[in-house]
Amino acid sequence: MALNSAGEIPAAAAIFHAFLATLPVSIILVLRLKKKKRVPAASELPPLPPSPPSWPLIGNLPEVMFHTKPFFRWVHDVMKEMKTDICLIRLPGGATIVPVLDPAIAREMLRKHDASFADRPTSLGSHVISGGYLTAVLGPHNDQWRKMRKVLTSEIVSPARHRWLHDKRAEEADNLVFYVHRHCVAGKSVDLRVATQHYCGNVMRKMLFGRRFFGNPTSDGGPGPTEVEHLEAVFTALKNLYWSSISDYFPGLRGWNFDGKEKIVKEADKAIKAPQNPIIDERIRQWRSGERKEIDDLIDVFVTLKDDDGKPLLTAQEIKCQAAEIMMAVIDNPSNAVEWTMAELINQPDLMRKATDEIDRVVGKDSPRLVQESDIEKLNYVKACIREAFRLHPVFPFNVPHVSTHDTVVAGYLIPKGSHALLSRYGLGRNPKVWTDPLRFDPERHMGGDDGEVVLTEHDLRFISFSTGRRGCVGTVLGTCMATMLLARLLQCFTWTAPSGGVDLAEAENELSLATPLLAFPEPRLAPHLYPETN
Ligand code: HEM
Repeated sequence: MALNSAGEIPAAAAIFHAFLATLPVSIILVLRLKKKKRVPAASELPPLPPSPPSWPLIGNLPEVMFHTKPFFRWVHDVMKEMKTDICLIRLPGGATIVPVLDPAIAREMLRKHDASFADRPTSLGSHVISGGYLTAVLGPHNDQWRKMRKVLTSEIVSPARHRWLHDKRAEEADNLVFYVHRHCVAGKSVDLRVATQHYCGNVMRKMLFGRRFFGNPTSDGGPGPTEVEHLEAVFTALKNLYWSSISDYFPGLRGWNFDGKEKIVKEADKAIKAPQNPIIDERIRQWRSGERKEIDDLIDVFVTLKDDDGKPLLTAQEIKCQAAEIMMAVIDNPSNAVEWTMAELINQPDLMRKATDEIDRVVGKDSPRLVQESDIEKLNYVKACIREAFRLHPVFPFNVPHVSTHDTVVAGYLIPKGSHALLSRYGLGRNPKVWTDPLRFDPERHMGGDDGEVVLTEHDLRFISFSTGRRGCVGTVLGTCMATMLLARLLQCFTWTAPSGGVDLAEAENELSLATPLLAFPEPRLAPHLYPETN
């Protein structure tokens, strides 16, 4: 059977032949066919992807929700047993999830059939955080998403805006060094999970709200209770975005908080927005009253955008939800990648030395300065380390889900309309058909491209960093910059040792972070005058 270029199943050719062959009844046929497209017989359709055995009506819900293993571990085990890189998991109400472990199949979905897979699922978590889908990451593929994505690309992460915000990021890079240096002075170990997550949170708060903290920092420049609560809420919201509540499988149950998840999600949403929203309300008031005249941060940018009639382009609710979503988009990936990279490098001092040698070479060993954003282009080994962390230790097992808007044929299989395509970050990055010795942390595998420059993007989807296509990440430059500066400053400014000689690289059972946060002792590597004295 011929398929059209979009991989959809055409009915028109078959209808035309039927019409010619049965001329005497053609008038009746025409009338019928006008009303109804011919539905191909089941035998004509490509097969569905292989599925694990499932239950009538509820599909694999028991395995997905109540298995002793977390969902992603169960899925990967099942696919290994079935020896397949694509499968179809059935859920109640005819819903289907299609996990993918093969880059070629992933590219078919997000490059060849990008338009067919541009939608997002609805869920309790995504609905609450996005204020009913007002935002760019979580919203379905519609005009509201187009509007918000355009605002982000043209006003928030554009190259000009990125340059404009440089000094705010640079201050935070200095604050990071100050914070770690305080630990050296006090002879204390650093919790690198706290350091990396709060660096990312501080950078984004500074760029959005013009301040790194909503409350008061600790005496060493670390996060105070308000910031700790803020970031905990960000991670709780991220972990509960999709398929966390029973109401994600039975939407009719939403509003009843049967399994307690609704309360968790709403509290996380409140804790993210509680310190943010009053600042946004106050800014709107200041701009309306004419009290504020200078654009100083990204909230000012959001508030002052105008539509074609000169009216505010964004409502207060749109700004509030988009600001919360940005906090969620920015912190998890770079902080997790750098914590894992530090753990791997502490265990492999040769690799650590290669990275610090590169930084010294690029900055100039005797030159009295800290590594800067302008050095990033040349820090190829440092970037290769981060790429390797994205490949081997992604922050979440799956990419943000994409929903198919048509029946589409991928890898010879029929992916039914409405399926949730789940590209496995875990499975792509560890696929032995793509990567030799996939469990070994080896930055070298990313070196030696055509022009020698290493980038963090991976459009071929051999692993997922920023993904690709029309729903791909808009923050590649900012994300690269934050992750590279974070790692480069930690490596340039300090020598690191683990408390018991080596780091236990065990993964958490329910997620992909290190099972326990990475603790390490820093010692200064540079001349004393290079360490900031205040923050
Ligand atoms: C190292 C840092 C980052 C990584 C690894 C990362 C990764 C990703 C990934 C994997 C997606 C999902 C793409 C898909 O659905 O196929 C995504 C989406 C997105 N990211 Fe990022 N991101 C990072 C930083 C940022 C930053 C700094 C921003 C800036 C505000 C941002 C904004 C977004 C947005 C708006 C989307 C959704 C795009 C859409 O659905 O149309 N991200 N990101």
